[in-house]
Amino acid sequence: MTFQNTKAFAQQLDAEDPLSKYRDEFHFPKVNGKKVIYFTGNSLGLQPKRTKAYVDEIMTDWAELAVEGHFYAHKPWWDYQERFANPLSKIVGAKPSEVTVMNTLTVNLHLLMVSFYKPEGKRFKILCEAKAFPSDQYMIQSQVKFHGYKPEDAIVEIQRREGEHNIRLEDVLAKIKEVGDELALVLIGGVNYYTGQVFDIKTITKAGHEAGAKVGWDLAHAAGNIKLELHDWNVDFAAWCSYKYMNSGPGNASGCFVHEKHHHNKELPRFAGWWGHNKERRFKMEPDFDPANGAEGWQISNLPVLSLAPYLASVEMFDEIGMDALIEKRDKITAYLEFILHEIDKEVDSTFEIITPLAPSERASQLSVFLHGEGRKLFDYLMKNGVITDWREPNVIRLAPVPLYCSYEDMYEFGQVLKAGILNS
Ligand SMILES: Cc1ncc(COP(=O)(O)O)c(C=O)c1O
Ligand SMILES: Nc1ccccc1C(=O)C[C@H](N)C(=O)O
Repeated sequence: MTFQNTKAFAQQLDAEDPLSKYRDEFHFPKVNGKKVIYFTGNSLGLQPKRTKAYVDEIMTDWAELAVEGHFYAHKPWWDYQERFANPLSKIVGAKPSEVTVMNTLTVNLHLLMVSFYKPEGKRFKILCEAKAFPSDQYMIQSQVKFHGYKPEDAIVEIQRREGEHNIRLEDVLAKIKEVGDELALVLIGGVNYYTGQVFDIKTITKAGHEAGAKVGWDLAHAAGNIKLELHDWNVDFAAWCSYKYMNSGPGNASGCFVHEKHHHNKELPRFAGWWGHNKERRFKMEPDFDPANGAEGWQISNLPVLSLAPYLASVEMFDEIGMDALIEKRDKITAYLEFILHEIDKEVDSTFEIITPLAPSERASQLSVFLHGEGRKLFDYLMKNGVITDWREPNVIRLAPVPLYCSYEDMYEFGQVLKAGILNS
């Protein structure tokens, strides 16, 4: 399709967009009385209007039923997480028994490492991407130290080649081969938070297994953003937060995946708690832990239902729409944003560099733009003028045109604000 940098063209794309009605389902912050152009759904998704009712229902049940709410609330609290199994399994490509919701992302990665990072003899190394999100780096460093290793001995980072912004698949595969029988675990972010690069989860997982390692994924920037087939790709484990593309609210609950092939392995160590105990017998208060079947067997504490409520509202919305429709719009609106950036770049004396891979198979809902000619002043101008982006050192703005609530007209308007910002600076 040939795009045009005009308001009328952008409005036409919105008129043809089957998802455009969802925009009204979200609360937008306002600047000068106008809805902002929101590019930070990869950090904190907007609040769906329907979410409040899910939270209110629990507040009301709690007021009226108190402890009885565990069993008699509108959506009883004791098995509240079961409502996630179907919709969430479709979002990440899993069997319903392979997913559950609990805790928060880094906490879940630590807990899953208890089961899946089992260094033994010469097989003790963890392979991850260089410049992973800092929380992942701290998590991995602290895990290897916990097992008595030095991070410099046990952690192998896959580097970018000189002058390149993204990691090549061939370099990941070569590194896996090189580390070979010393490799205990591969753990990478499915979509890199900084560049927006999408990794080939299927191929990397297969290569990790061929080297005899376990393979896990941090899907913070992937869940609700890219097509995932975690079961078929044979991924051992994964975890993600729900507050980015899944719009569940600040710091909210995490989802996790444990492949079916591990569910009945009684040898697998795990940190246990009563919410992971055999469900039929949970309230019998038995002394010995008998894990519930599936990912739920990794649960520990009784559920924070107030924080799960917004997440449930969100997965139900995703279920209504389906990942395929979202991905179709994601690719079109991202391509339109890329087009707008190039148009503005031609019109003004500036040099942006999109550091996100250009191949549609290697990118999703994010374009990271290196501002060679501009700096922080431009970012401040955008924010003051109703364009919410984020800034990452040394000189990158990240733009996530989230398909659920961003419009094509937003992309056009953004181009106009960007142009004015460059001309003013
Ligand atoms: C890739 C990645 N990992 C981990 C985190 C941190 O997650 P949390 O603070 O929810 O543990 C984030 C974002 O905050 C992230 O983008
Ligand atoms: N949870 C947060 C709390 C405060 C500030 C940022 C975050 C983020 O999520 C950052 C995000 N992970 C990122 O890709 O930059």
